[in-house]
Amino acid sequence: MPKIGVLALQGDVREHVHMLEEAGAQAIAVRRPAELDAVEGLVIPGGESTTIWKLAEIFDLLEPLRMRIKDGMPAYGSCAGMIMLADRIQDGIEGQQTIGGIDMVVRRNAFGRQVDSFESDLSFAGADVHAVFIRAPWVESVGSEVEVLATAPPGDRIVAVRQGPLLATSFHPELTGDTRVHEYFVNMVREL
Ligand SMILES: NC(=O)CC[C@H](N)C(=O)O
Repeated sequence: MPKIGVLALQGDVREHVHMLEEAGAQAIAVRRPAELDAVEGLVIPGGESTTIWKLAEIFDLLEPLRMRIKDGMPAYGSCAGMIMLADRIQDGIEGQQTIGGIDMVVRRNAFGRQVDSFESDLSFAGADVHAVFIRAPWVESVGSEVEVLATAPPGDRIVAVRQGPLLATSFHPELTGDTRVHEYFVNMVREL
């Protein structure tokens, strides 16, 4: 059973732990570098990317996270987690840093304010899924190594991408009871 961490600094950690277990993984909350060392893959949950970034610095996790990603650890970022995996961001707060890894530009809060949160049916890597967006980012542009896995209205915005062992979605599959996105990620970890 693959051992997969959920970065547990802030955000909907418990929901991801539950979905990973449903998808056939052993799930572990990661708050310290030693816990990060012990996992084969990592989920970065939704929440608030500015807070996750600041807490990652305070907990001395930002550099270890960058090193693991550079070494090829599979990671899946949802919403704020997508922002954390982006090499470049737009509409971040001053000085906001990411872990990086995916060659893309992600625009924070792109779909609008909290009241503009919405749900949409879309196709994710060939599967029909119901996607929940909460103050979600979208992907403005991707590099040539990045595969687009899903787009959403308005305007067919890019909302799911994969670059090698890294996966990111603007939406929150952990809130739907549909485990297929987590299964997709668990399979990515198994393949490595
Ligand atoms: N649901 C979410 O993760 C929202 C992301 C949040 N708007 C951010 O910038 O981090």
